[in-house]
Amino acid sequence: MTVLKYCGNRSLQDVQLIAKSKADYIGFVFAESKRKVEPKDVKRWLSVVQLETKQIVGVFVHPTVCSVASVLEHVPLSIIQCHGMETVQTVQQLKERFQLPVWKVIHHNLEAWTYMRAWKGVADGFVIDSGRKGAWGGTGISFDWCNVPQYMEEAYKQGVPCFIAGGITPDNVEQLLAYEPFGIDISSGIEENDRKSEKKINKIEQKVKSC
Ligand SMILES: O=C(O)c1ccccc1N[C@@H]1O[C@H](COP(=O)(O)O)[C@@H](O)[C@H]1O
Repeated sequence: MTVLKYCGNRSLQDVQLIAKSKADYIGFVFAESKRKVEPKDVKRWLSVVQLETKQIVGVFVHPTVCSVASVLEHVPLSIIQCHGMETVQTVQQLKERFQLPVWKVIHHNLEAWTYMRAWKGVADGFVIDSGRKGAWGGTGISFDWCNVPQYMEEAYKQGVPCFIAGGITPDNVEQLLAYEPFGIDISSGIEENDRKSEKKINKIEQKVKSC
């Protein structure tokens, strides 16, 4: 069954909704974005919400050891997601320092799946997102999903999970599911007026969790 990550949560209400959803992962953005959150706020929300088995993903763009450490002081991340142009060396440093899995985001282009090979043995997972000039993620833009099987195959060879992100909505998720992604990662597609929407989440889950 396809694994689900809901990202870009930015209020207690968002966190409460995701807690009762079927998501496997809950994501918080600690990079410049309208969805950027403060670690202290996340700590406060998590102190009153039970996430049960959901794992917490911290999204960073070009993180340093210091920037990740300042988040970990407050938030018990399970996974670090690197959504920028991080080097293999930086990711290795983060893994050594924090002993946490690191997922590397690859922005889709026709050669991107070959670039995944450079991360073999380093990335503990991949997120393939569509790139857009001026924004690292959360763009609401999808890429041509006929490329999904190539990404899945390379991640499978490396023995790591691979999520598809970018512009996934309740209306198009079925088209993506036809390409059998391991996981999907959604931020803007489950929002209405800048808040996570229960209606949209339910629609997504009717389709994703029935496959
Ligand atoms: O969600 C954001 O605002 C964001 C900002 C900076 C880096 C990553 C961000 N989120 C990631 O973007 C994709 C999903 O985007 P969308 O569904 O198209 O809105 C996902 O990987 C999020 O983790």
